[in-house]
Amino acid sequence: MGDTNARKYHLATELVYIDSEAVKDNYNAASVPIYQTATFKQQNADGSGGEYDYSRSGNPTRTAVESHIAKIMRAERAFVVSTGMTALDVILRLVKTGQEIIAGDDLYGGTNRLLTYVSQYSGVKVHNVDTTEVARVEERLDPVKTRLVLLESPTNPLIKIADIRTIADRVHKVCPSALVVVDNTMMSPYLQNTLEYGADIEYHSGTKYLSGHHDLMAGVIGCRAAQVAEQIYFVINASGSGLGPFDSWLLLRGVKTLGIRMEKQQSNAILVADFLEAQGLKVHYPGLKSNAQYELHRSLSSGPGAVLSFETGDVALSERIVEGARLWGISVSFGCVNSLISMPCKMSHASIPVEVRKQRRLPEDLIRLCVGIEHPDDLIGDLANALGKAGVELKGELRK
Ligand SMILES: Cc1ncc(COP(=O)(O)O)c(C=O)c1O
Ligand SMILES: N[C@@H](CCSC[C@H](N)C(=O)O)C(=O)O
Repeated sequence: MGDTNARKYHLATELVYIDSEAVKDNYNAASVPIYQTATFKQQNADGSGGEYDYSRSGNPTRTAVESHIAKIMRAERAFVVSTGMTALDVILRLVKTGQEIIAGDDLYGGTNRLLTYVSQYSGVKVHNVDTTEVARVEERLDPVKTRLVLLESPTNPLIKIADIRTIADRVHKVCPSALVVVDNTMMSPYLQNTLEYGADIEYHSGTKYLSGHHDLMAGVIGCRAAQVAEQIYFVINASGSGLGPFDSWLLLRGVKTLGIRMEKQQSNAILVADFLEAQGLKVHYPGLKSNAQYELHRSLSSGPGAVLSFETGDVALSERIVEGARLWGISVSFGCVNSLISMPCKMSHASIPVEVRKQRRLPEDLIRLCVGIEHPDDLIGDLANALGKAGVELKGELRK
């Protein structure tokens, strides 16, 4: 990691402070301009004399958000692409036929879908293991074949934690040419910096916390080493997966408020998790002291985030709860200022075949909550109302 990425200020300050060197604007515009252009004029007949030539290869608005996010992620270099899935797709281009991937067994449904596709059509073997146990990852390491170890931590939707530090250390010792890749979407770079724990690549769905308002799709890839970054840039330029100027601008605007959004969403989520646990429900959230991974997660992050899930023991009951909520929108995705409720097995993870969901013990009745910035009393009140209407007997007194 270059010294250029060392933090000068507190993270909350770094988020809003855009380095004026990032974009050389003739008019000192206070907001980074949107360079809505496909091509750039050159000075010489050999095509030289311009910093940019074509927006697939590079665009000043995209450069501004990339250098800003690299600083936040403590990455040597960061890239922004069209979606979170594109970020993974770009990374997967570094894996060749005959090589192997070790990935979690609790993963976002779309990630599972892409990995399944790759394993079926590219001659790349994918081992899905429980990444909460370092030994399960170690068992699958092959010094020659392992190319990627892909961790989601926390996982979507069971919010399970991987010991990223220990896994990265073991992988690098046993497989010097393997890359440790972490999908850090659930935490955002505000709460967890995995490149500091030895991850080679950290990626995000920028559609979530980084943008924060569900008004754009984006993906982010941060690299720890320049050589890996070169390979990633090659794929992005060659395949044309870079983020467009307007979405780059929206993403940059969103990142500035990441800190205050995350603080509020997280403090709301802690209250919501406490409320649900007090109802006797099985709650998955590393912010609860009862969670077996509470200490591990604290050692890796500065907070538990704002996504949690819980089980009711009955699919029909879960459906009634979800449909009974008013403030909580029934929707996929998370990381937005609005609170959302969903049933992963029927929505975000429906693409995982039911027999695979069973085998991986993904509960069909699971409800996932993505907590927003509303007043916590309203959120808990609405949830209590939905639970009560669905037939759950409420315990304890609701805060006024
Ligand atoms: C953990 C995680 N990673 C990646 C993605 C993919 O992101 P996108 O929807 O921006 O392609 C999602 C959700 O879509 C996700 O939940
Ligand atoms: N129909 C979509 C579902 C997207 S789910 C988005 C998000 N990652 C979540 O976990 O809610 C698809 O098939 O990809």
